[in-house]
Amino acid sequence: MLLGVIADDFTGASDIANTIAKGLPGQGGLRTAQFLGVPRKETTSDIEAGVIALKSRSIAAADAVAQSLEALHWLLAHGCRQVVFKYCSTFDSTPTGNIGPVAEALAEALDAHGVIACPAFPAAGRTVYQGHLFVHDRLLNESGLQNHPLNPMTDPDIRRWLTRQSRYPVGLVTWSSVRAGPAEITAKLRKAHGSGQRLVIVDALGDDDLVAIGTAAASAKLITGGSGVAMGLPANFIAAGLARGSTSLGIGVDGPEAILAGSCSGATRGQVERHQQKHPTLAIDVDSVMRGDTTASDLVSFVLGNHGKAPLVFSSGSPDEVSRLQGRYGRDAIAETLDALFADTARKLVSAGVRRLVVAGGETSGAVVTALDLGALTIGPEIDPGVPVVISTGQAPVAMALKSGNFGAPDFFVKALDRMAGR
Ligand SMILES: Nc1ncnc2c1ncn2[C@@H]1O[C@H](COP(=O)(O)OP(=O)(O)OP(=O)(O)O)[C@@H](O)[C@H]1O
Ligand SMILES: O=C(O)[C@@H](O)C(=O)CO
Repeated sequence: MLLGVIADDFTGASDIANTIAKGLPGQGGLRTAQFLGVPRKETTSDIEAGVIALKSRSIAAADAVAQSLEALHWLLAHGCRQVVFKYCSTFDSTPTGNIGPVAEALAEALDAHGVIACPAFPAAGRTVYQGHLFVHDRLLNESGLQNHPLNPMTDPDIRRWLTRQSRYPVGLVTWSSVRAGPAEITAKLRKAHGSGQRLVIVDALGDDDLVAIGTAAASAKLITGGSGVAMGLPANFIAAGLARGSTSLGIGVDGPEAILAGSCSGATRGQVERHQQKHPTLAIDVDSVMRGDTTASDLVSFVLGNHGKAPLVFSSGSPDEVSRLQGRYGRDAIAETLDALFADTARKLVSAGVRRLVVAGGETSGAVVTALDLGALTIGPEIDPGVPVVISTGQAPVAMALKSGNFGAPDFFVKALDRMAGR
């Protein structure tokens, strides 16, 4: 393995696995596998990039550090020369969150300095300018992310946000230096290191900026950011003669289907609304779930009774609905109960023969995929920016789309099921 990734959630892991497997147009990417947690079994040796999906985004910093270091040691033991710590392109974390602690712990373990921190993902509308994060034309804290159920993002100045989570001062490489090219970026990162800054926010407005940042990072031991930061990395390995550049597999997994949405983001709610117009949908009554009256068996009966019609089950609610429920039951109690409900539902569905599964939401995907225990996933074709089809190996492969809350076009759900079937 050449390149290793530690991703703090499962949708984020398939997002960056997609970027690495795709590489740059005309060049191809690296042969990539996504692992669900630190692999316990040996993996095949023809993998060039390994992406370890953790479910660490919203857990205590000390636990996230411990899990990330374990992942790091596994990647290093499997030959990785470079490691990426992947977090959300909207920098999802709280002021006491774990992006800073994990990045600093990895940097210390690798003796890395002047470490890039760049969440930009322009294809999904996330850009960073003067250390401020934008989602399309809005600052982060006005983009809807201020209402996130677990990590409300209330400050668009991510240097300030990261500083709250970090032990060392946080630096900034501004867009003018990024525009000046890889040599200037490297010089600025060195300068930041010289002034005692360990993590350095790097501005990026477009894919060409990310490719320049990737080129500048050719010999970096550690890079941190969203999936965009990996855009230019496969090309470094190809240029060094270590990889040849490969293209992702076509696939065709047909069979019963289900869509499970636990994300309350604006994009997911839009996709749910669109889907409701033509397909059977079941809105989960969260009060009833909390009372124990609605269970996974109810959801499973609905899905299996609507086989062939792209049935959708969702808990996605508006910000008002989410705050009402959180006020009544507590944020963590709801998240735990719903995650367990989706996990149990997915397990029962796959046992009943479901082979195509779309899951919306990072936490929700983490719960589902952990419950399914499918082993390593291969990366198939891209559905929409940041979301590939992923396929389990073995005799009865399951094709999945693990959709980040805010990703995907309004018709994502149907498109994802079609791509899985090779249509
Ligand atoms: N109606 C609801 N009220 C309160 N919380 C909810 C509701 N529906 C889902 N949740 C919880 O909100 C969280 C949504 O997080 P999740 O990561 O799945 O989606 P997301 O944040 O939109 O996606 P991403 O992390 O990919 O950006 C989950 O923990 C889920 O259990
Ligand atoms: O970077 C992103 O926005 C996504 O890959 C993600 O991490 C959402 O959970």
